[in-house]
This record gives sequence, C-alpha cells and structure tokens, in this order.
Amino acid sequence: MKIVADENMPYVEALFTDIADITLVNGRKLTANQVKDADVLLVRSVTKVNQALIQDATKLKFVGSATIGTDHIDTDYLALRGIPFSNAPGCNATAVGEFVFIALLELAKKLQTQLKGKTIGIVGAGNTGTAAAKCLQAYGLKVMLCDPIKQAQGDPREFVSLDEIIAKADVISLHVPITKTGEHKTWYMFDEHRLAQLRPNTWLVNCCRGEVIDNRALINIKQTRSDLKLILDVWQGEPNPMAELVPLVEFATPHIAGYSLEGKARGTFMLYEKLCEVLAIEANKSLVNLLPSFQFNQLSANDGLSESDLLKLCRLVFDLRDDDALFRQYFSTPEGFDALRKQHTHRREFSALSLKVMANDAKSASNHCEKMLSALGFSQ
Ligand SMILES: NC(=O)C1=CN([C@@H]2O[C@H](COP(=O)(O)OP(=O)(O)OC[C@H]3O[C@@H](n4cnc5c(N)ncnc54)[C@H](O)[C@@H]3O)[C@@H](O)[C@H]2O)C=CC1
Ligand SMILES: O=C(O)C(=O)[C@H](O)COP(=O)(O)O
Repeated sequence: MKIVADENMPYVEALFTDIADITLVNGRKLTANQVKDADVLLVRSVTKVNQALIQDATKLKFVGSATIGTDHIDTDYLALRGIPFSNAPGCNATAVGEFVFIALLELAKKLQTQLKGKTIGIVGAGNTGTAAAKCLQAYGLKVMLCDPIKQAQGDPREFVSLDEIIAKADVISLHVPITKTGEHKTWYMFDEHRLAQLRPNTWLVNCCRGEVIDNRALINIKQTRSDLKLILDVWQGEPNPMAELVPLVEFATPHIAGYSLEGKARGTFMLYEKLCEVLAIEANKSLVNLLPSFQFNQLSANDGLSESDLLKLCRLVFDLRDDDALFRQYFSTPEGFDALRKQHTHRREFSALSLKVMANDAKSASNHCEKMLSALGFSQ
C-alpha cells in the first residue's frame, strides 16, 4: 500500500510506517502524476484536492487533511468517487486560541497600554473562536460572540449580531470558514463598507482565512485610519500577501496561528485513527508518546502576576515577535511565505508548562492567579 503525504505533516513516519510505504511530497506543488498510484493521500491546506489532481488515482481509498478548514478539498468530487475523506476538526483550536491571546498581550505591550478591561468580539464561535474566548475570559475580559448559524441551531450561549460587535467591541477576532455563497457567506465579510464602520482604536485580528477581509480595502482605510491596529496571520492571495499591507500591520505572521506542536501532532493523529477505521485495522499508537518533553518542565510563579509578567510567561511557549520579524524580512522573497511556514519553530501549548504559584499570603493559597493560569490551560 502507498501513502502520499505532505512533507510538512509531522509524525507521518512514526504513525504510518507499519501500515504502508510513505512518499513525502511538496504539498503546494503536488502533481497528478505523483498521486496516480497512491492508495492514501494525506494533505495540508496548501493542496487543492480536486478532479484534476486525483482523476487518475484509481486505487485511492482515503483522503485526509490534517486541518480544520476544508476549502481546498472538492468534497463533492470525492463523494462522487466514493472515496472516504476526513479533516481534523478541532486539532489546532487550542493553538489558535492561545495565539490570539498572546498576540493581544503583545499588541497591548507594543502600544504601551493594557489588554485588561477591553471588550472582545469573536466572529465565528466554533472550535477556534471558542478556544480564543476561553483564554480571554480566563483573563477576565468581556467576550461577545457572533455566530448566527450556531445561534439558529440553538446553541445555548448568548450571541450578538456582527453590527453589535462592530459598534461595541474594542477588539474583533475572526474565526469563520471561508464561504463564497449563502446567507452567511464570509468572503469579504469585512469589505470597504464594514471596515469604514470600525470604531476608533479598534484592534482587528484575522487568523482564519485572508479573504474574509478585503485586503485592498484594508490598505486604503489604513492610509487615513492609523488608529486601527491589525494582527494578521492570514492574507488574501497566499502565498503572496499584498506587499503594501505588511508595513501597516502591527503583528504579521505566515499562517501559523494553528502551528503548535500539539496541534500539528493532533491533526496527523486524527487522520491515523480515521485511516485505521477505514482499513478496519487496530490503531495501536498513542499521541502522548509522540510529543517531546518541553525544555521548561516546571516553573514557579509568584502570586499577583502583572500583565507584563503574564506576557513573559506566555513568551516561554511562543514568542510571536520572532515570527513577525522573520515574516517582514522574508515574506516577499521567492517561496519565502512557504519557507517561513515550513521552518516555523514549533511552539508548544500552555499545557506543556507546569506552573506552581507561590502565594504571597499563606491564606490565599488557592488564589486568583492560580485559577487564572489553570483556566488559561497551564498545567499545575
Ligand atoms: N490560521 C490558522 O492557522 C488556522 C486557520 N483556521 C481557519 O479558521 C476557520 C475556523 O476554524 P474553526 O473554528 O475550527 O471552525 P468551526 O467550523 O469549528 O467554526 C467556525 C464557526 O464559524 C461560524 N460561521 C460561519 N459563517 C459565519 C458568519 N457569516 N458569521 C459568523 N459566524 C459564522 C460557524 O457557524 C462555525 O460555528 C477554519 O475554517 C480555517 O479556515 C483554522 C485553524 C488554524
Ligand atoms: O487547520 C486549518 O484550517 C489551517 O488553516 C491550518 O492551520 C493550516 O495549516 P497548513 O495545513 O497549511 O499547514
């Protein structure tokens, strides 16, 4: 049996060697010829899986994408061919949630202000939006959710409209799939008109898909609205972001919000489990055994962490400034965007770090700080 897998999918060899021969490929440049004798195809978001790619792959019995998004997969064509498909919903939700939290702490620091006290609007309350909300609420921030689809499905959480988010939130974070049709389509959800409605000093975060914001309109509005602050992890036209936009952005990263080591490993592992199910074989590997130990095993923190202390702690698992600096230097070089993603130093999730909080006051042993760090996801 032959598995063709994206070379940027960690742990493929550790998980699939017992099942099949593995050929690793450049996912962005994958050709029909490379796939034609594959039994299994494992991709990431940069590979368009459609009729043109797989029509000659007559033996194909499974396609997996180690991602949340499925906009690169022609699922109708796979269904027509009767080829089972699985993505990896939720695999990198924690990574995205922590990315948003850390990025906002970084932005507050850069602007010499505080994140504390701000009201956050989350657009799209699925896996990643919920994970972001969890971190922000753990820090005591007011979070408003907008998700008309979940609302209509009877999700018991409180929801508001997008207009209300735009009118009231200090920070807007986007967590929707890219959709081009229908009542709730998200393509250019933030077009010229919506961008013009943003309140003074709004912080806008996009780590879902670039085309949710009209990037040309964003460039235009930033010419006259220096009060708007941007954190962009995703870009219209990846892997070629609009060069004029980059200097207008406070933190710029190459679509790595979901790139924690845990998140990537979870994505591959979910496909491993699914393939075993499809092939009716036992899944005898474990996810925990794949992950290396973290270099900072256990730390003590004093009670009463300031926002600045909290950021220092977060930087131990992920220092966003490194990715931002590399992005500005290399994004416009040939293949620079993809190289930055490939060479991204895998960061860890908060749970990799065990923290013991030293109470200043013996009576407050079970203190606020300990609860907050635990709710953020740090181990204890
Ligand atoms: N930058 C990165 O590394 C990553 C990016 N992503 C992107 O983020 C997207 C969201 O991921 P998840 O949260 O896991 O997906 P999800 O499917 O769990 O949640 C998306 C939510 O958006 C809602 N939604 C759809 N249209 C909407 C609209 N017009 N207004 C408000 N809400 C709307 C849906 O009802 C759903 O609850 C993915 O589709 C993917 O494109 C996901 C993971 C990592
Ligand atoms: O899961 C998704 O959807 C994402 O956007 C991924 O984080 C993208 O990662 P790659 O598949 O492009 O490595």
